[in-house]
Amino acid sequence: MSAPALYLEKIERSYDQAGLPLEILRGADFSLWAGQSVALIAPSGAGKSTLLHIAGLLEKPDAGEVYVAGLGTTHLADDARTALRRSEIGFVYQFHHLLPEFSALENIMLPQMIGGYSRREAKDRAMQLLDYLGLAARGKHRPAELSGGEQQRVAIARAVANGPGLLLADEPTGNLDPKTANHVFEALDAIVRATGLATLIATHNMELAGRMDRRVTLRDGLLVELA
Ligand SMILES: Nc1ncnc2c1ncn2[C@@H]1O[C@H](COP(=O)(O)OP(=O)(O)OP(=O)(O)O)[C@@H](O)[C@H]1O
Repeated sequence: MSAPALYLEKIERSYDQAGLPLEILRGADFSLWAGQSVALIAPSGAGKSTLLHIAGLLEKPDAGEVYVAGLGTTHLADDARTALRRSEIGFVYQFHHLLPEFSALENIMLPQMIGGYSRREAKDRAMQLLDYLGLAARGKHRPAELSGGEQQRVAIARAVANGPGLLLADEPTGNLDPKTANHVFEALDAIVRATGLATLIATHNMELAGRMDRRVTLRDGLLVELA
């Protein structure tokens, strides 16, 4: 049997706050398989972003191991971690973080070209994704010329353009009105279903969380499954 897309084993992380250790994660375990979508629901300050940064290889845990596509990562050299992150992990944030001076199409092409795809391949894939997300006519537009929901759909396309196995999203609809949030969530869900990605999404939106395969929360620094 193949490995989970993401496996967190006894993750510990604390921060120094005013000279005192603030323990955020205290041995959190979690596994996420290809094709699964999981909502991470927890109060502000519980450690959702910390967990996503660790799962996304942006931050190292103090103890424990992060396996991405079956590969242990904490002892990898920095360049190997970066390469694994670029090929295996896509990120979507609350704010789109698109590059303002580039068009929607170029924003989706860039990570692919950094990942070694030719300009032609990157453009074809970017156009396919835009088409899939109902944005075929908006490829030449810069982020400032797009609505909030369109910007976020472009950010989703960019996150999956390199064909990662794992998609991590931190409040991807947190900045949108309910109707637009629903539209963006449906785009995300359609891409996830079409590609068989494993997805972990931190969200406060209980209605969207209810449509995902599993729901987890952070309790006393551990990940706990919700009904
Ligand atoms: N670099 C840091 N240095 C010190 N404390 C930090 C640091 N990063 C996060 N924290 C603290 O760790 C705790 C968890 O933060 P985190 O951002 O992971 O929570 P969150 O659940 O994502 O919250 P929110 O829903 O408000 O985004 C908070 O108390 C925060 O102040």
